[in-house]
Amino acid sequence: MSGDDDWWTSSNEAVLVSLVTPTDNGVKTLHTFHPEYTNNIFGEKEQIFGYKGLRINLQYNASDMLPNLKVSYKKKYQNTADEEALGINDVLSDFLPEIAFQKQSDFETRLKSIPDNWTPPGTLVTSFSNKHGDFQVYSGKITDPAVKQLLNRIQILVPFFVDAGTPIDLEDPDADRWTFYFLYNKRSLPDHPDKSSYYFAGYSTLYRYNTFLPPTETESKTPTDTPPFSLDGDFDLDTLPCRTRISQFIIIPPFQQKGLGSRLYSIIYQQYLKHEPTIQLTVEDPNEAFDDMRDLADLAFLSKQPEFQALKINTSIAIPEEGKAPNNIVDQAAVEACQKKFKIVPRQFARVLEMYLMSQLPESVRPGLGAPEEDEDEEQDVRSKGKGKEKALPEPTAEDEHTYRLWMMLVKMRLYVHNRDVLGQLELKERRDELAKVFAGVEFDYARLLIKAEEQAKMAAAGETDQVPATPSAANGKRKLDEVEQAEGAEAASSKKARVESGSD
Ligand SMILES: CC(=O)SCCNC(=O)CCNC(=O)[C@H](O)C(C)(C)COP(=O)(O)OP(=O)(O)OC[C@H]1O[C@@H](n2cnc3c(N)ncnc32)[C@H](O)[C@@H]1OP(=O)(O)O
Repeated sequence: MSGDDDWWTSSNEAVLVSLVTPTDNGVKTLHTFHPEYTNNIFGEKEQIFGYKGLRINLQYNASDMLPNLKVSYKKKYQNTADEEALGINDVLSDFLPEIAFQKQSDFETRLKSIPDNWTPPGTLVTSFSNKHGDFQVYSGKITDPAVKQLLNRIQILVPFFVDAGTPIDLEDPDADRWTFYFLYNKRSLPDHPDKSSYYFAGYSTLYRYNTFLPPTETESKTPTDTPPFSLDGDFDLDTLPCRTRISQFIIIPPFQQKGLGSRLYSIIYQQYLKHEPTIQLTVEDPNEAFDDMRDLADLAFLSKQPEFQALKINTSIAIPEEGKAPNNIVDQAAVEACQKKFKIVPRQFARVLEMYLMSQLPESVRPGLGAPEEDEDEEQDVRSKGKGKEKALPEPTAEDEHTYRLWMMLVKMRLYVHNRDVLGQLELKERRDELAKVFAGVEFDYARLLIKAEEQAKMAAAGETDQVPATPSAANGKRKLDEVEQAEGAEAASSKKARVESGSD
């Protein structure tokens, strides 16, 4: 390694992605942004050796995402026997199609030849509008050459925006198991209102896993429900029961924070709710931003469904002094039927149900955003839930406290099962303390999410989005989320969730 640090450049800063559109005399830049990660491309330290004043400008034609790479620098390191300046084009050629390396003038000529009636590849799934404009979602498979071409152009966005994300091998013989959804912003051309241009805004990739379903008693009586299986090669694998997994999901920065991720997720979810072979929609390694988006979208959808609304805490259950907690706090058969119907994986379904049931708790005991107590346990005074609230709350009745304790037991039982391997190794007292901490973190997180749900409902009511989330009562404590983050550190809220419930589904 050279001792001269001046020859090192942060790859995250050097790379600049530009979305451009053709003009009469070249191209006009619409948006620019830096990648969040470049470690999968330039190495763990995200540093490039050998240049001063390095700029790696990856231009994309905003509609068909034709890429063009422009690398410039003020000075390049004189290679020695020990050290060489990084070959940037070489490195990026593993992530970009060959066409990205053409001359700028050829790129501009090519853009001029794109017909003005160009439309995105794939099949139009749906259109929607919000205060940020008009949008369309298209879907397609790798067998469509236009879809494959688009993917080849944009796959570098995966290592750029998904931590440890790697592009899909489009040449894999199983690549037809992937389905792709593309989100486009549709804008009328100022001089030709009858014509539109399309701007790429994001995409998601989904993989189909076939899954074996043992026939239930009823199903085995109706063999026509099961697709006929033959070994003669005519069998259509697409008709077999499957789990469909959202693998990659990206909204590019100029389109983030506009409700579009939530909307795209909801559209995809609705597609698979209707897709008969899919028995479950799962998610591969979601990050916290995706988790929040999904929790809120699932909550908004499920809390409008009568079967889901019918799931209630059975307040007639007595809480035993000792021994096992009751396992019928919510009707388990109804929970399973609902979870199956809505094709949501059990853990995610349970989380959303717990969140919903929390929003339905009597106001006097509904948790707020007070910092979780270290030594919270089942015996705590539930009125302390009111800390951090602006308004005085009614005194909880014995019934209110009983309902809260049942809800807490429901959550704790799931958390215990989820964390059994770790908790099972602890002494009883330690185990109870640890479970109480985990529970407090989850409760806090639900309170945070319910406040966000309420904020989204307000946005919907104010016409800021055309999506109308259901409005389960928000958690008590109307402190704004940003105040909480300032008070407790931005990571406080989210780290709790990470500690509790890792794993993907
Ligand atoms: C399975 C996986 O791939 S995991 C990896 C997920 N992908 C990434 O992390 C890549 C980089 N990031 C992204 O692509 C995006 O930021 C995503 C997918 C995480 C989120 O997409 P976005 O379009 O920004 O989400 P959306 O706008 O719906 O919600 C984000 C925020 O905007 C707010 N928002 C703003 N306007 C609106 C609106 N009109 N309607 C609803 N929410 C809105 C939401 O409340 C939310 O608030 P928060 O930041 O306080 O939680």
